[in-house]
Amino acid sequence: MNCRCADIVTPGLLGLFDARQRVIDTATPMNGVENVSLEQSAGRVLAETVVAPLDMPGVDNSAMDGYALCLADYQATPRGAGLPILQRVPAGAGVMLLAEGGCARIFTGAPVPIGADIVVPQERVTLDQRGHIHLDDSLVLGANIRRQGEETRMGTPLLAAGKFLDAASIALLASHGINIVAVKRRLRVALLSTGDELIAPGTVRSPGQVYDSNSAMLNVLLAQAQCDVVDLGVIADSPQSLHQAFEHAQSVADVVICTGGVSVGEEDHVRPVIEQRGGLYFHGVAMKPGKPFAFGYLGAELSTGTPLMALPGNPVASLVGWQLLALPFIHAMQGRHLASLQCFPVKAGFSKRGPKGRCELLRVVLDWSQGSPVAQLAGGQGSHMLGAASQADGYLMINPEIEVAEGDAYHYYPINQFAA
Ligand SMILES: Nc1nc2c(c(=O)[nH]1)N[C@H]1C(S)=C(S)[C@@H](COP(=O)(O)OP(=O)(O)OC[C@H]3O[C@@H](n4cnc5c(N)ncnc54)[C@H](O)[C@@H]3O)O[C@H]1N2
Ligand code: MOO
Repeated sequence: MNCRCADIVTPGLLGLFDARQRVIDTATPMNGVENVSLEQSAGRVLAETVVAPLDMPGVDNSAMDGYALCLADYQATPRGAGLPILQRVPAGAGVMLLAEGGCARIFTGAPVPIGADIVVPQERVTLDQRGHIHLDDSLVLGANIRRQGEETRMGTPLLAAGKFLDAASIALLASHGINIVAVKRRLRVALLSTGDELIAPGTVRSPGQVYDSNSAMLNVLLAQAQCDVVDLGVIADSPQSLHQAFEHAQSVADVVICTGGVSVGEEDHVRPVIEQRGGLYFHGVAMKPGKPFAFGYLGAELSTGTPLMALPGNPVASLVGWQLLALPFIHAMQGRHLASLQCFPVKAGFSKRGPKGRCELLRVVLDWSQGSPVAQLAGGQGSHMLGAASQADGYLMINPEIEVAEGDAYHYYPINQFAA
């Protein structure tokens, strides 16, 4: 399914998918490689392609608990005589030769004796009083033997550079005996919240003050994205404070992320200060929430500058801007393979007036009680309302100027795709 919503042309705003592509195209994967132990590699990005040091499986081995034999030997036995069990091969045993005129008791994972060409599961074997095995007729040569190298041949690529190391990839490396991997160094991200109204959670609030939730949220999101965070705290709404903060941020980090003050009011100084200290690639995206997203750089030149992403202050706008625009940029800087956006059609369980001039990402929960999913609003949809964002399973993407009609299907984006 094509997950793009219409990249409508709204004066002054970039289409969401156009903006997403631009941030990805602008990212320069950072240099710097470190060797880490397998235990420390979770969540890191492979710096180099890993080539298989071994055949996998390493030897022909049994997929079942049963009996290994040469089928022709069995078929050559006089009717009713069966085959004697002359060997026992547990997992961990060395590779042996199949004893002539007999079969081997074998267990899952154990090397198949040379000369055996089938493993018959024990459920399909009968033993006579002499301890000889008897088989039924439906035998397929090669059955239940996992062949050496059938999954991977030594010297072929195992995991490509850019692979995000999750549990299965780490297990794959471990299965090849690898315990040290070359990974990209961690990205350092400076984080700052702007706003005179902001105070830290845990302190007493006066009327008009707002607890800084964006910082709490982005610290978590950046940690999940395996970034080292330099948290520069809350910066006052003044050009001087922003100049100082950006200068500091630029000197300590690979990327700068700030929230708030990026809209158009005279208290919103982020955009002009970015322009004075570097430049802007774009400002304003046709998405709701998240419209005043700005992307630029700090420094004299575009090529050597420090990228900066300014997320809107409204908490849900910040979250959505992170998920759809900042995260793919971070992944691209980390040299990580970029996953395409995942979406599928889901029916709306509600009607709602559509957005004007922007794609809207409604925070929804999926109701599976009727067998197929139906999206219901997760709560209030204001971009200041974190409650619905905290409950939502995903976003229902509504194209501009569309009236959402109950029972019609829309693109649904599961939120868990933005987890790391
Ligand atoms: N005349 C216009 N006004 C606004 C427009 C517009 O196009 N024209 N856009 C609106 C949209 S859409 C958004 S989103 C907001 C974003 O504005 P800013 O990025 O400048 O954010 P602030 O004004 O600083 O704050 C907005 C809102 O969010 C609260 N906030 C800010 N930082 C935090 C934080 N770290 N933690 C929690 N809450 C935060 C702040 O107190 C405000 O309530 O602009 C609209 N205005
Ligand atoms: O983009 Mo804003 O987030 O609609 O309030």
